[in-house]
Amino acid sequence: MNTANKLTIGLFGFGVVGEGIYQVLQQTPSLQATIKKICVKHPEKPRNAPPELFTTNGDELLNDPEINVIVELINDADDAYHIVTTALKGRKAVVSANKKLIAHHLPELLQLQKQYDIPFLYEAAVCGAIPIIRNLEEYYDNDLLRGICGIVNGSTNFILTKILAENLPYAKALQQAQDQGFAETDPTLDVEGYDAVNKLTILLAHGYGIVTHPDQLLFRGINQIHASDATYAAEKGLQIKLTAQAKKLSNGKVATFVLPQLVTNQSKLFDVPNENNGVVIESSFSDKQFLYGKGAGRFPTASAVLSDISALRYQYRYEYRKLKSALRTELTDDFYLRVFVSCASDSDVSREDFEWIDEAYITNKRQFFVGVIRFDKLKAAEWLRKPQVSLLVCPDGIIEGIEERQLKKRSLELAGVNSLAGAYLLN
Ligand SMILES: NC(=O)C1=CN([C@@H]2O[C@H](COP(=O)(O)OP(=O)(O)OC[C@H]3O[C@@H](n4cnc5c(N)ncnc54)[C@H](OP(=O)(O)O)[C@@H]3O)[C@@H](O)[C@H]2O)C=CC1
Ligand SMILES: N[C@@H](CC=O)C(=O)O
Repeated sequence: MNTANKLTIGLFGFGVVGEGIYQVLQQTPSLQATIKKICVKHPEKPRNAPPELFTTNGDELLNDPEINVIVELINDADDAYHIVTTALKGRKAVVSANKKLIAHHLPELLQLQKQYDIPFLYEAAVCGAIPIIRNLEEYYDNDLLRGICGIVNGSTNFILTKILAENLPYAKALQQAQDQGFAETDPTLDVEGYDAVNKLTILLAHGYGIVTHPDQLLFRGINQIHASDATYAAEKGLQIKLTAQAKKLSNGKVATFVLPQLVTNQSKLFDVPNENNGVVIESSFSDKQFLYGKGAGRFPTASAVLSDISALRYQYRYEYRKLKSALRTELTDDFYLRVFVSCASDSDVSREDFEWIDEAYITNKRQFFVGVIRFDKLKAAEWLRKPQVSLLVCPDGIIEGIEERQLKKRSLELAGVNSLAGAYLLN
């Protein structure tokens, strides 16, 4: 593959993003990139492009020796797997926005890039227009990255904004996210957290050299958040955001999850509305940096795709330096989380799973408490999957160790004082 002179593109998909990149390329003649053929699924659909460009036969693109770049922008991760792997094996550079495909097949995709010595770029797959992957690849190509905490799904952030700030009903907010092209074809991928955990999987590879599968990670979406949680948050002056987090603990291992979180106005994520995404990167010597921008939608996503296409002109490829180097680390479940839990009745949640409970109260419809739980217990908890149970991570919810608290409790007990008296208001 030689992309130094002219980029001849075979484009798969002409939906929200596919048509977006077609239009953007029309307006970027300086790039000298031409779309030779576009493969779609439904030939009968009207298209805003010359009919002779379209085909439903992907082989026309994959077997065309003149096409040196495949841009994969379809909404089917299984078909995308075939397209991307065939293209890489045919030594065509590939640009994709398909986070599900990438997160679910990362080891094989890494192997193919190496074996066929070919670039595979996917900046648009995480946080839309925000250049987060190249940032982690290039700027944080060292051991300084302490943590990533971000809103990485535009649809859920849009829905939360519409519900919490504008009082729109959930169904209407979701419909708007779909109408505006933010949501996945199957929007349960957004609202149940699958999309965010796919993106987190990709961030872990580029940020920490950790190759894992989304199934290994704890994630929830926004679908279990209860109206009364929103009331609680509003009373405390907090926002609710779906956050993807990865934090290097003092033992060098990484704590990670996707969960809805209570966010204070001290956090940069507090003021991230609608389909915008925001990522706070914490590093050893520079404290915190904040990346903000459109996380979904036609042109923001197309702009990230354009940037990848453009990078092929100078033979750019991901180096995955942390995967190769001594900087590689591993995940751990050996930490604690402070969480807010709400549920319909006492029996919904096993409170014995908690190390302690800081506050608890009850209304005639719902029970609430704030407590600290070991992460591995939370990950295994059946009760977390119950539809009537909602869990929000508290601000700064990751706790590395609780020895100090346990010691204090033990000494109070020895002195005959119940340290938790008053904490378990309901028990
Ligand atoms: N929308 C967004 O904001 C963002 C989307 N993405 C990702 O980008 C990708 C595309 O999303 P989006 O544009 O929203 O999706 P759309 O549903 O709008 O478009 C999907 C396109 O894929 C085509 N298609 C589906 N299956 C095939 C196939 N087997 N062969 C050829 N074409 C096929 C469809 O064809 P037809 O038109 O004939 O039906 C359609 O043109 C997805 O992976 C998505 O996750 C990433 C970041 C943001
Ligand atoms: N459905 C996704 C689209 C972009 O990745 C989202 O809402 O973030």
